[in-house]
Amino acid sequence: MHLPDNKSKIVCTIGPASSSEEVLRELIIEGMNVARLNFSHGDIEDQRAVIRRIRKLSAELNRVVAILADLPGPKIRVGTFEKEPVFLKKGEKVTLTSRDVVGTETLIPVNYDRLSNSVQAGKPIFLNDGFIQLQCTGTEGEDVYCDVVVGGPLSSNKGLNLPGARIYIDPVTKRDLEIVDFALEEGLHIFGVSFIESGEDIRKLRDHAIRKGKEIFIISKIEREKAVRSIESIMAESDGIMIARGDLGVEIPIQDVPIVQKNIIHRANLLSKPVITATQMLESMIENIRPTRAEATDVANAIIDGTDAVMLSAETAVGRHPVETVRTMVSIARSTEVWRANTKEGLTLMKKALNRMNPGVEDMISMQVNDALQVLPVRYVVTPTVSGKTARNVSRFRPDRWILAFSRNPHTCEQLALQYAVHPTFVPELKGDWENMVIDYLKMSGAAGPGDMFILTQGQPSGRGRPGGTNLLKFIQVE
Ligand SMILES: Nc1ncnc2c1ncn2[C@@H]1O[C@H](COP(=O)(O)OP(=O)(O)OP(=O)(O)O)[C@@H](O)[C@H]1O
Ligand SMILES: CC(=O)C(=O)O
Ligand SMILES: [K+]
Ligand SMILES: [Mg+2]
Repeated sequence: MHLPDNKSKIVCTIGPASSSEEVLRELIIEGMNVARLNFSHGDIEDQRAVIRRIRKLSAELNRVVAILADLPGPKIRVGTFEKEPVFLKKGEKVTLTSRDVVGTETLIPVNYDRLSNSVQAGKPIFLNDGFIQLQCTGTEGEDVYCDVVVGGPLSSNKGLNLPGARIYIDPVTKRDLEIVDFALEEGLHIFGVSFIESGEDIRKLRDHAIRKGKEIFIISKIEREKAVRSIESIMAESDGIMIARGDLGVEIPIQDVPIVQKNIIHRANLLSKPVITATQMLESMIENIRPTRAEATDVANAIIDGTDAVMLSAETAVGRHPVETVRTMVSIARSTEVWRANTKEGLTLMKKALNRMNPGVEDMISMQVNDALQVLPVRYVVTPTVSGKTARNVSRFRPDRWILAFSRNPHTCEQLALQYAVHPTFVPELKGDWENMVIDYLKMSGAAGPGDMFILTQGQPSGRGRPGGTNLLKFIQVE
């Protein structure tokens, strides 16, 4: 059994810098728990090859690596340029157009055919994650006239944001559904859904999968102001959350991002749903071998906020040092977690918040597990699990001991790769009972020896043939 030194989970976006077998292998060895494939980029056959490579390596290295398929959604992007990058200069005029043209310094194609309906004269338009700012001065047919307010270099396919504007594209597009079908055929089931605005958007995607006979795990990407406002209904319908700070930081005032991040993480923790903090975490490592102090602190603070996972985007997709970046992230996580273990940061807060919201039996079990960890020399928490719920409930208190989640469902194992301090293990079949299986497994793998204590959570059937949920907690000493 391989137990890493860090309990925060690492998500890496896979792109040209990381899709080879050699780099993928190193990323997995260094601590990548989740590979994110951004279906906005790269062609589908390349993505298929990457999926198969990851599956092969994960079997070979005996590590659970989840694959997160990130759907493009209604993201508005610029088209392609004749020569790139083009440089937009402050004070100059440019035209954005939904006509199908090749881009130049003064005429920029955009992939959204109702662009001129969505813009408003006097309102800002942002390009390239907000680095370039234009101001709309008027429209004519499919063309939108703009002044450059903040200039900069622009290359093909970069994003365009119209904060607060009405966008006439459904958050789950026809193209998204085609990608979902492809991904399901490849055996994927974890999806990142971009630009969702309500719980209804999520149901649409889930229903689509159900019609194909599949159950999927939906991670809602919070990247619009409307999503921040409907966070409650979105969380209720989602299996997990991503704070997609790239688009979010353009769509809402940048100064609001830190507090939105804290609030969303706390709510997700209370609901025991995994939360990923994403974008620009170690951005300068795209070029440099070391991060800035601010970036190192950002990773640490996201972990202190209670995030389950931290994500790398361009750093691993197109950066110069993908493996070194993962190593850096792991070392920041480890050091932050040592501090957390010493201060019990988070535990008290979570207990207080849970007590305020009518805890049920499963909440009480998870709370008592964490209380026991404070006083007894317990080595592991062992949670046999069907859906992953028990492991997630224990995880939200951010314990300093590993939660060993044994499951006969390979999808559950993959989902738990996102969850703080949870180490999922797939058990194809169970001979005898969990207790003996776990003891044998821990002994055989060298993870525990005579005298070691672990906690086993169990679900005792309610006595009337109904499964009872987790309602027992047992202390076991290995003989
Ligand atoms: N499969 C890929 N092929 C080529 N480039 C990629 C790939 N995946 C990511 N990238 C590059 O890495 C950059 C950062 O990745 P990221 O996933 O954040 O994409 P994005 O387009 O900025 O935004 P979003 O995540 O909102 O779709 C992208 O701008 C793109 O240039
Ligand atoms: C990850 C992503 O989509 C964003 O940060 O915008
Ligand atoms: K995307
Ligand atoms: Mg985004």
